[in-house]
Amino acid sequence: MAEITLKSLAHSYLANPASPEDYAIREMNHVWHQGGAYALLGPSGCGKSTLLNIISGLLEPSSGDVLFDGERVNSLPPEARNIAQVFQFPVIYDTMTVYDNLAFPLRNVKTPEARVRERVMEVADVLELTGQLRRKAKNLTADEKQKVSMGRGLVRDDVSAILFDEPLTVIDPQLKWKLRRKLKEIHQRFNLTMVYVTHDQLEASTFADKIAVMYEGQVVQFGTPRELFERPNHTFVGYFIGSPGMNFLEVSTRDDRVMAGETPIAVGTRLREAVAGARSRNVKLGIRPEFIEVSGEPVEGGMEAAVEHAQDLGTYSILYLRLGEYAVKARIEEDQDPPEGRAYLRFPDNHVGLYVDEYRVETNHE
Ligand SMILES: Nc1ncnc2c1ncn2[C@@H]1O[C@H](COP(=O)(O)OP(=O)(O)OP(=O)(O)O)[C@@H](O)[C@H]1O
Repeated sequence: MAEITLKSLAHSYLANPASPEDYAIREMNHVWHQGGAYALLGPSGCGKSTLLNIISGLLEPSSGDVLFDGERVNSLPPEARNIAQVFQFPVIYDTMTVYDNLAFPLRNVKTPEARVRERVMEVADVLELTGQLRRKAKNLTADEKQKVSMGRGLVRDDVSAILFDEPLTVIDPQLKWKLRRKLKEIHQRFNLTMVYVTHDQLEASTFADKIAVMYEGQVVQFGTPRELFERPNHTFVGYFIGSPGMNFLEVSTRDDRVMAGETPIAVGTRLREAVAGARSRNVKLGIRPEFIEVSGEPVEGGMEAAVEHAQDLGTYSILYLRLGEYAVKARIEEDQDPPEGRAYLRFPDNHVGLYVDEYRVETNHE
């Protein structure tokens, strides 16, 4: 297994890229450490598959370097890079048995048969394929085929990394959960470097210790699921992580007050000074629905909002509110009755993030 470094990496599918929008990967620096369980999370089209294909060697980057343990591998073909890749749809040989399919990557590199057997049995055991080993792959269900495909990715223990490109898309939802846990177990047992691509935050956080969130060809944050939740580094991470995502209000200062349009926003002095001192017109305050304090009665420092709708989700409710011109969502727990008509909101300063030009700016109160 190797440490994978991406150095000043950029890629455009166009012959003569002119602007940042022409790049599927905008210049980035990133390190995947040896032995890590990582997720690459982002919406469709943000560049996830492009990045994986650059790492595995299926695609040569327009500029920058890919280093494995410090060695530049840009010009090495995929087979020389020792990367295992598992795709969205099963890549298996239908006419071979499950055993032979799993053995294939090992036999390909001339592994002794005794070792082949050992590894195939081990991987089949983890993926619960032992009972299927003698069956021809063409007779398997779609789920089973994808398990075999994953097994083929996992069977070699000498690879630099295993890259998973949305491997559970075709899998039945109930089995999905189980397989994600399995992958995590395999990671711990075999000490592999794994990069798991997905657009699903739940999938990313159940599998990975650290998540790289991609947006418009860039990794905008690389952190633990908790860090992404508590301190989103970029407004996109705030929107994308959490359910519902973070609330953002465009703000400015007027007469020594923080205003979202025509609505004063009650925040502490430091945050107000930071908003006033921001050198941009693109200034936002972000607060997660979980951290808004909601009261049915007027409270000191409470901002009056209209309650538009309450969505009961069993153990909690999501309140859809209107604060001046802004739609705001707040989460309240089951022990609190959702207010009707009017609500009074407080934004605790330690849970409010300041975003200038979409990136988080630290203020002293934090
Ligand atoms: N072969 C290609 N030729 C030209 N443009 C491409 C090619 N492959 C991808 N792109 C473009 O590059 C950008 C990134 O695509 P990519 O497939 O890497 O994103 P993704 O995050 O993996 O999306 P998805 O989850 O939909 O697969 C998109 O704008 C896409 O249209």
